[in-house]
Amino acid sequence: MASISDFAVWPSLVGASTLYWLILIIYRVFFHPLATYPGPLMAKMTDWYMVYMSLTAQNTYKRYELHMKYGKVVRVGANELSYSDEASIKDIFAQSTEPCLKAPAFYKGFSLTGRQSVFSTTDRNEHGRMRRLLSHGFSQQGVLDFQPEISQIIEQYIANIATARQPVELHDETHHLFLDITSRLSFAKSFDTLSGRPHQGAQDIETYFTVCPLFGLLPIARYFPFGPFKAARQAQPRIRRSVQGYIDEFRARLGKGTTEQGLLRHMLTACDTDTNTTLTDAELVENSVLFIIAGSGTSATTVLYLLYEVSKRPEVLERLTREIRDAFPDPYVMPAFDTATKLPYLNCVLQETLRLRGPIMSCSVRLSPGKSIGGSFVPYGTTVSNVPYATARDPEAFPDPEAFVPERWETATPWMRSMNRPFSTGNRNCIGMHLARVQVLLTICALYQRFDLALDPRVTEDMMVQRDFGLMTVSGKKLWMTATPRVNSNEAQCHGLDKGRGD
Ligand code: HEM
Repeated sequence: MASISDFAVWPSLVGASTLYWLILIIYRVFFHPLATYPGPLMAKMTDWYMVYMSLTAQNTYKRYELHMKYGKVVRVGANELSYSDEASIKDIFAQSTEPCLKAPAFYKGFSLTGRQSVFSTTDRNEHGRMRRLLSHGFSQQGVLDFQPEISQIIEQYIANIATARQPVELHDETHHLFLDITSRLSFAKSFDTLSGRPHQGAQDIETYFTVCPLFGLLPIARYFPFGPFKAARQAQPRIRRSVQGYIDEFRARLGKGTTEQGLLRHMLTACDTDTNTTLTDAELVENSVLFIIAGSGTSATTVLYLLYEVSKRPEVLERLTREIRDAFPDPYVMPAFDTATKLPYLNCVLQETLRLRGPIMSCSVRLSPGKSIGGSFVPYGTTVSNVPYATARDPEAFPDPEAFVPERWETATPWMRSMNRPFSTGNRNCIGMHLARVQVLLTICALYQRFDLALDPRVTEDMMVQRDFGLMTVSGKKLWMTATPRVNSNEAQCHGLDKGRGD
């Protein structure tokens, strides 16, 4: 039988915990070192405010809204500051003896093998070693070695579009293009999704990386026996096995003297002279899979938004098409990067697309080592970030910031360039930037060189809103366009350009 003291214990527990939370909230709101920074009351009281925004795909949009309301520095969590000014970009992201490092909790979940990739490692020395080992493959010259491989896959994409029923759906087709390119470069074996056949490896990678950040924040989620968690756990060993298989196969081909180019070749032959080390097999697996995640959706999203924004503006479409067709007049000859990269208007259009519709304009959070950020001392361990989505919409740097105006880049100032950071800044910026430029520019040039492109009326602005889960993708997952070939398919066949799947 329950005693009187049993009944007395619960009210005491509830009372004690209410008192604890009350004191904690009063401390956070009034006495915390960040108490004087402006921000919503809920965010000052609890980190769950921003967690809720992330889970409901509003993190980036909410931060932008808060910066417009409260100014350049906002307290967005009990122990977190968000910035949208220029000075803090340097303080948070630039090389420094007191760097703001990535927080380990979030990134641990990305690991497939127990080791980390260049993206997920939070250790400064380890990151430096991996960047050095990867740098040659990702250099401008290294990437140009892969141009023939990239062009060949773009030819298949173009042929698919030329032979597809019109209007053609470009969202999936463009994702397939970049999945095939990055798998070809990272694994020395294309997923060949442009053939129309689903690929188990591609599906497994998507399944795992959709939920893995949660595994870092909440390690027990790895063992949840249901839904996406179970699917991710099952996908993990399959990814490891298949990628190790690609590595072993390519190593054998290298031994026989293959001349095949790609990132895997560079990774297998790279040696870091500072540490006298090479990449281990686990590191090869981690990095080559990471390149699929980092390189395919980002490039596809960029191409899709460029096509969309340009199609809505006849004068931009006309000027861009003319520039590309003047540079590449023979529709039977695949555009070359050395010419594409010098086309001034194309570069403006790409810059403006990345400013307004960049795929990673969400923020990457860091930890303050206890130093001055944006002109004020920020205590050790405070989470800090600078929101690219907000700096790229600063109305002083970019008048009429929501308007798509490629011409603004014709007179770009250093300030505009530092406020627009689609590839981030500092030593953790995008290592794949040159590769992204090569594959995106070649695709855009090939599309406008070969087709007259027009937006299908069923594509709405709502479908093109960016879905904000870190990677900011096309929410409607469809982009229909009418692509009218400038050469008919019989002629193309004669010139060997019509090697696609067809419909
Ligand atoms: C238009 C295309 C792309 C955009 C806009 C983009 C943007 C970015 C951004 C903003 C970051 C920093 C992320 C952070 O701080 O958390 C990043 C990092 C990274 N990106 Fe890209 N990226 C693109 C294409 C690529 C490609 C094609 C690859 C390789 C195949 C790649 C590989 C990486 C890697 C490995 C990192 C981590 C670098 C490090 O931490 O040292 N990216 N990218």
